[in-house]
Amino acid sequence: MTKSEAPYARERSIAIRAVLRASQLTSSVFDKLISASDSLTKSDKSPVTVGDFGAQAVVNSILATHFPDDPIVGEEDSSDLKTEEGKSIKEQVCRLAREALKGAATNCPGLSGQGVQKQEEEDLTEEKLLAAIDRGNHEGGAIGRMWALDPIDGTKGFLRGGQYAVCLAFIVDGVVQVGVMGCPNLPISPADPKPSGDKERDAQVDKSKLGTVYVAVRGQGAFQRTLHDETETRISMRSLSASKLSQASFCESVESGHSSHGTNARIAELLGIKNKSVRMDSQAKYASIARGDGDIYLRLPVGDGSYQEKIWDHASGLLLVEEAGGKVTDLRGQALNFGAGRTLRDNKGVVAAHWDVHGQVIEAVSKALMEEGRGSLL
Ligand SMILES: Nc1ncnc2c1ncn2[C@@H]1O[C@H](COP(=O)(O)OS(=O)(=O)O)[C@@H](OP(=O)(O)O)[C@H]1O
Ligand SMILES: [Mg+2]
Ligand SMILES: [Mg+2]
Ligand SMILES: [Mg+2]
Repeated sequence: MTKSEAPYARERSIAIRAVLRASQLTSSVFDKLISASDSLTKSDKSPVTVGDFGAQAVVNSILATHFPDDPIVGEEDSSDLKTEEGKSIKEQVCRLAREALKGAATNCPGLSGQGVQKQEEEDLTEEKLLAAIDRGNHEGGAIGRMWALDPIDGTKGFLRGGQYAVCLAFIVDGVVQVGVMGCPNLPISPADPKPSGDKERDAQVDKSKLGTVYVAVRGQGAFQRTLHDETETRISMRSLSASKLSQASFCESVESGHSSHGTNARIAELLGIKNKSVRMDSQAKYASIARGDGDIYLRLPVGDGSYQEKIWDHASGLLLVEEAGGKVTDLRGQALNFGAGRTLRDNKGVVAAHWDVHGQVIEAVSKALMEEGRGSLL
């Protein structure tokens, strides 16, 4: 079977195109623009920047050109840009989105095509770009085709100069079929240092060695390429047997409000893991275990577990890990349901690990939650 005949070949290639353009936009926002006046605080108190809005405008415009009937579940909407406070951000978003869609900022090697380019450049009025952002307002659901987009996952990481990811997934009947993730700050070679948001340490990082893109299609494996070279290399998780579990290392969120560091530490202890956890913003955590930098991603809810995880925070990362040899479930070991709406409301928490040890990790999760008196989450 040639690549173009493979299932979802067209969705795969357009998703890569969209993620590359959006990643170029976010990188240039970070290099040139980012300051306090380039971001807003949303009603849930979380930050959103010129980069988030711009990347969503770019991805949604490209999807609208190629798949005009496909709904999109995207994190952002344009309402904050229509206020007086949002005016200058709106102007920057439109300028950057036009630039990215025209390919003026940087070209996308291997993705040329005059006709395609021309279509994507059409109608880039402010109104059209805001409408493109709002194409992301779909409610989700279990029937038919849809896309899930997180234009910048890990906005806090993006603002501190640490890890973030542009995450796009294609979902059919509630099952993720294609996942593409751009990680502009992740080193191409795992041996090279990665920015973590610590200004002094990050000054030593060689930026020319950063910038990865991950691509997975269900049943077709997981691959890494770079932002500037389309050569794809297959990636897979480190193999890990039950008897070697104590040598594993695990990833968790930087923010203790997003995942319970204390519970994660107890789970690691129960599994005999001595390695210190690796804290990293965004779905780069999924990418990092998928290529074997680490082994386990734990995202245990804080408090009563009332927070509902968003589908765009997990869709592309889940497929990447599954196609690299891993299993991704909620804390009970149940599959994540991407067909329940904009959130994973049927699930609590996320546990990702190699197939061969996932069951043991789930057992430790149960034990740790029981000890904490949070057995009602199980
Ligand atoms: N309370 C709570 N619990 C769990 N998750 C939450 C919560 N609040 C927000 N979010 C979502 O966390 C997304 C970022 O997750 P990370 O793992 O990158 O967090 S961290 O930056 O490493 O701390 C972040 O995604 P972005 O907004 O795209 O950055 C949010 O969707
Ligand atoms: Mg997110
Ligand atoms: Mg986001
Ligand atoms: Mg956000």
